[in-house]
Amino acid sequence: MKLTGTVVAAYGRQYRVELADTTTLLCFPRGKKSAIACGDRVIVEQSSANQGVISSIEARRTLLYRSDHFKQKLIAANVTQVIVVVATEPAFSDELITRCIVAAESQDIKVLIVLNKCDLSERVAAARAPLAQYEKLGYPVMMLSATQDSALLLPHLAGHLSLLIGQSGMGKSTLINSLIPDARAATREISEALNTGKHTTTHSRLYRLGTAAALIDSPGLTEFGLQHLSSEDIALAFLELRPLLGKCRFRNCRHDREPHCSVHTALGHGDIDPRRYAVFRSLCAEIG
Ligand SMILES: Nc1nc2c(ncn2[C@@H]2O[C@H](COP(=O)(O)OP(=O)(O)OP(=O)(O)O)[C@@H](O)[C@H]2O)c(=O)[nH]1
Ligand SMILES: [Zn+2]
Repeated sequence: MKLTGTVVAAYGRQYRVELADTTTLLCFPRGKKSAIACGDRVIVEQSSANQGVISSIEARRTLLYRSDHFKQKLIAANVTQVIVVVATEPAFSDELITRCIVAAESQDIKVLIVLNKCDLSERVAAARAPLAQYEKLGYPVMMLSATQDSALLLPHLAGHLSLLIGQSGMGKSTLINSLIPDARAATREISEALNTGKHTTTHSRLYRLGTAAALIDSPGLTEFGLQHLSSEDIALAFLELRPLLGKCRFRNCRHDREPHCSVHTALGHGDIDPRRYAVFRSLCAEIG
């Protein structure tokens, strides 16, 4: 029997697929190579009461992945909102935030930045300051405390499949556990299946919040390679560069050291944040 379902967990070569009636099957892909992500809509052939084989993947609305010279790693499929989670402590990387935003923009996905652990009030001002540059670009920044007022996030989740992404220790899992009562059990299931015995998030997991919202928790990021993007993709993913593109003297301007570069002029006028420009250059340099 062929069924349609959603991949709610991807670990090892096994996938947990949720069917329309909310039951789940442990599934394996047909064939050796598989590139299936949490959030994928798949066709499953049920092979026993609780197992199945994934025969195909439906067209994706969006696909987020990391890539470097050696490999690609799928993060999530069909996400409509990326929630970048940072915290008042430990310190977070500005560059990683921009990389998350670039990944989202390259797929036309909405971005929300959450500053967590705002209960640590003496740290809020210092943590908030570097976020002003994103707010200025139009990205909303929400302040909350996963341990005290996580429900503030609920109105932003309605109607979306949201991906929580960020460095380890920012509080993504705490946020999920506070919003979704049975999340702990699901995390345990993955670590038991993989025998890791760890409590940190090792694999992405999709959780439903009622019928109109869902959240994907993802493992803590230490780096975010975006080698699959072209230099045009990268430039377009920087909102502040968009109006300048095509206005440089050279049509193939790399906005590096070329004369009469509109990006350099804007940088000189203070219209572009130099930290964002530095990330732009490092993304371009990585793809060569
Ligand atoms: N004070 C305070 N501590 C928090 C808050 N949210 C999370 N923490 C703590 O921060 C630490 C890290 O939280 P996690 O939820 O494990 O972080 P994570 O982002 O899921 O980390 P990974 O699973 O490694 O990606 C834990 O000790 C939490 O108790 C908060 O709102 N306030
Ligand atoms: Zn230029």
